[in-house]
Amino acid sequence: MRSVVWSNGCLTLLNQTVLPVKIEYLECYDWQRVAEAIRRLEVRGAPAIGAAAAFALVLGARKLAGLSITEFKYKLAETAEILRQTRPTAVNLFWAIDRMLSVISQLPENADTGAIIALLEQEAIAISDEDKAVNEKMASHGASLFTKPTSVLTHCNAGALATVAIGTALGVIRKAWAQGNIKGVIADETRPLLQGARLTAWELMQDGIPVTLITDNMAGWVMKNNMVQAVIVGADRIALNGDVANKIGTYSVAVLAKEHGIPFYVAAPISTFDFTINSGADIPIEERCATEVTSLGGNCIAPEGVQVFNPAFDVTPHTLISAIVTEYGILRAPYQEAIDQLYKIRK
Ligand SMILES: CSC[C@@H](O)[C@@H](O)C(=O)COP(=O)(O)O
Repeated sequence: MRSVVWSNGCLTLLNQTVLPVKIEYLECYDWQRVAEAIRRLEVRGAPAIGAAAAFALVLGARKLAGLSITEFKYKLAETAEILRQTRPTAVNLFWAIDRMLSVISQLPENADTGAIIALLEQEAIAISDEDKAVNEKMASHGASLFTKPTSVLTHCNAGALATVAIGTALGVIRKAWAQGNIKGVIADETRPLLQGARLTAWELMQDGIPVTLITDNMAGWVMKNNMVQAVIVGADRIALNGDVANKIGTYSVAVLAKEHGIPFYVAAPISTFDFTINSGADIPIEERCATEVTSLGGNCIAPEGVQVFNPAFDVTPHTLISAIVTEYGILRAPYQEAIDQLYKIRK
């Protein structure tokens, strides 16, 4: 199961909007199709979006071969700008685009566009390949949090589908399961787009990891009945103080976990940290169209014309987070200090 695959100038995406009913691959030969796929959530999950955008820039660059270097840079920057506007919350998108553009920022005026395109392709492949290594490291660090068989709850999908490899939160779960320390996983369905029901449940079942699906409003009762001893989720953007933006509903799960004395863990790579913002208050929260809320499985479930609020993400304050698992190790409060250290390592 690979969500983002690059081969011979074609980006193949596993269409996540039709899973698990259909296994459908989208072959993208131009950057506009990739931008559309990001907007429509055909490719989704913070690291997967970053990798897809990096390859979109390669596809865009290939169409600019032969232009003068000034025109090439100008037009690629325009493409990058449109890609940035596809989704606002997951910072991995902006991180990957900035990393791609830094490849061309220092080139001399007489640089050959063919060589530049090769460099851009190399960089996109590096972004994608690094995600595999990063997932593995996070999984190893995170698995150390589980020292005895544990039932764990997760929200949304932070698995292979959301990354290029085994996933962030689900990577940790996979590793801990291999070590005999996962009894089973409770997957929140994750309304409105059902990433938990459609994607997480499917992914875990593929691996034979016991998974129980619940609707989002059952999490509190599940905790009250001692059916879960830990929560682990992914992230879309983490601020300097440790506040975490993730799929809408994550905040409620964190509050419930606190009330029930259950540890609440976040697993995210360094590319998900936004070192330019102090707190979660500065994270842009995507609002999506009303029909995602007023319909279910293509059927209308609400009165026509009803007013709808549909934020795709929420922010969990750092005070509710027991630990943040990264590829560099496990961060604990005070997060500001731990994240400052992480920033220094990255530089
Ligand atoms: C490793 S993925 C972490 C997050 O990106 C994930 O939990 C999430 O919120 C994804 O939201 P989505 O709207 O499906 O892209």
